[in-house]
Amino acid sequence: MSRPDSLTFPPHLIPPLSPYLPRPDSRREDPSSLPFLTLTYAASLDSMLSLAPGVRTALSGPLTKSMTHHLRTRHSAILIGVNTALADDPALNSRLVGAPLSSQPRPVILDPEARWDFTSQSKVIQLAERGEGKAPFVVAGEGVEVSDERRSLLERAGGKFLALRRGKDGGKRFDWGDVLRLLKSEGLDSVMVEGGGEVINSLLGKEGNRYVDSVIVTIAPTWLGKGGVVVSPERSEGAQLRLRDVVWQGYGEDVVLCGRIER
Ligand SMILES: NC(=O)c1ccc[n+]([C@@H]2O[C@H](COP(=O)([O-])OP(=O)(O)OC[C@H]3O[C@@H](n4cnc5c(N)ncnc54)[C@H](O)[C@@H]3O)[C@@H](O)[C@H]2O)c1
Ligand SMILES: Nc1nc(=O)c(N)c(NC[C@H](O)[C@H](O)[C@H](O)COP(=O)(O)O)[nH]1
Repeated sequence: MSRPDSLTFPPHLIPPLSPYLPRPDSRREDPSSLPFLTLTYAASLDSMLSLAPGVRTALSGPLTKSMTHHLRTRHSAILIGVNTALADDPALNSRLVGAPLSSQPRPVILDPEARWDFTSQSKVIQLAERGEGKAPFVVAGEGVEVSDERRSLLERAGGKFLALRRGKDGGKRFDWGDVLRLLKSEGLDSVMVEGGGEVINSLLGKEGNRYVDSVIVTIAPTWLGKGGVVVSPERSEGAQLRLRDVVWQGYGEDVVLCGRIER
């Protein structure tokens, strides 16, 4: 029997997305390559991800929601920042009908200060225990203390804490190159970055955007208004950040924009 929230993605929508997605096994042979990185999120007409920090806000319609769940099966990892984990109690699996565990992405939470307060009741842990998704890898700052209890809760579900040196900005963020090398060393060859705002803006910034292989954005026909979490990266001197190889497609009332960063 299918689960109550199981989704289907119409097969005719797959070919137009494929040029923007990692090819299976394409990077596996080359140990020096970094994982393929797809940046994907849903935004309002005023480039907002949510009504306010810490508030989960549904933007995608049924078709773009099913697209996101298709994208999840096409990547080996799905990455979010800790504020999104705190705000959303996310599932981070694919709810496509019949998606086997082998096609589920590995959730990765960037959590430099180990702030994510997951419990055995957290959705992502419960799904992992039921075999409906993989347990998360939590990337915490090197030397940050994590209790044995939390560590073993995560490990029992099949996940783990990974320690990573923190970046130069007072230790609040990781460097994207370090994150991607760490994921590669864990056998993860492709990653979709879903958010939230800080993660997306830093990835689109000067240091981060060189690692982005493709961008897939859902735009929903609504304005969330001032005060929301906005996608608007720091400006790099002298250069506007732009997409090339751009394709727009109507998905019901939403639009999906695919492209690659112009270098
Ligand atoms: N519409 C969407 O597609 C979408 C997607 C994801 C999240 N959201 C929403 O976004 C909001 C959360 O966004 P946010 O901006 O508050 O936080 P966020 O989820 O981007 O988390 C930010 C935190 O991640 C950590 N981090 C580690 N390395 C980092 C790096 N290199 N760059 C940036 N952060 C790094 C830091 O601790 C930082 O404070 C929530 O309301 C959530 O519902 C919406
Ligand atoms: N595509 C998309 N459309 C939306 O309308 C919306 N709100 C998100 N939000 C993404 C989301 O905030 C995080 O990536 C999660 O936290 C994943 O959570 P789920 O696995 O869906 O529970 N994403």
